[in-house]
Amino acid sequence: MQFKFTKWHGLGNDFVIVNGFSETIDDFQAAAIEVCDRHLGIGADGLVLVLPSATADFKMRIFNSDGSEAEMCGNVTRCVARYVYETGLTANTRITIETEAGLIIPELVLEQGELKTVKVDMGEPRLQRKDIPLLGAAEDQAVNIPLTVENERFLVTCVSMGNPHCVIFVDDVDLVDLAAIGPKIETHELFPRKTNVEFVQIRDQARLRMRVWERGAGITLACGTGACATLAAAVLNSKAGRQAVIELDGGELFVEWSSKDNHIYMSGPATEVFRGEFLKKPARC
Ligand SMILES: N[C@H](CCC[C@H](N)C(=O)O)C(=O)O
Repeated sequence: MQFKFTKWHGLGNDFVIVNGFSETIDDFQAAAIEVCDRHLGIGADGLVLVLPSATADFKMRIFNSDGSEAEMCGNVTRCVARYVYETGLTANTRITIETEAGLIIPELVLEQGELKTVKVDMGEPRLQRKDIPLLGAAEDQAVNIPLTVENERFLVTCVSMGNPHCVIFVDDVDLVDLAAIGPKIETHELFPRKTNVEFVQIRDQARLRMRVWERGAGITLACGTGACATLAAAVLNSKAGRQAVIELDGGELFVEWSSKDNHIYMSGPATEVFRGEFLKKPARC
């Protein structure tokens, strides 16, 4: 398995990006596990393939560090948008990307030729009652669903951005033992596809603090789809307005839920760290 790659991150949520137009990977799942290993591989939260698409400018496939494939990833979408523009794969600053979550549209916001931010049309939030059978939950709600994990009871709001999110509001996110409770909620029977888990503290109507346990990756410094699900859940619970700064461990994202087209727009940075060639060879002995 040998291929060129480039290493990017969005607020510390880091990815190995591979140009599928020129590089070949036979087994994406195995490659993701090997590449993401922070001791034996490159080290990342995920592996992302940029591929041709028959319906959009590009297609993106996202694999978590445990090898599972995700429908969508917000932070890496901003990185892919910069990557395809800066490597000349496109001259467009508004780019359409085909994903398992549907068509996602990042836009490079330039001012006097300088990149100011990357703004992504993340599509519409879906209340998960339509996406997955919520066991025991009232059909007409995805808000305030009771969830019990080892005798601890939570009220959760389930929102999908194409990938599943379970949002829980607390008074102080720093008091949550995320490493302990995150995997238990991720794999709870309520979520047949497993779920990403966000704990959210309301600072005010326009500023939310969020920490995340990601499906297939564990605690990450930021989660773009999670930030969008956080805003949607806060609006649905009358805890925030339709625009807010989401404060993550790795930095801040600006998220807005448009009342015009019902789409969620996420804006934030994308950073390239280094480029290289992955040379993993089968063990000789
Ligand atoms: N772990 C996620 C995929 C990555 C999402 C996150 N890194 C983002 O920025 O949206 C899942 O399995 O749904």
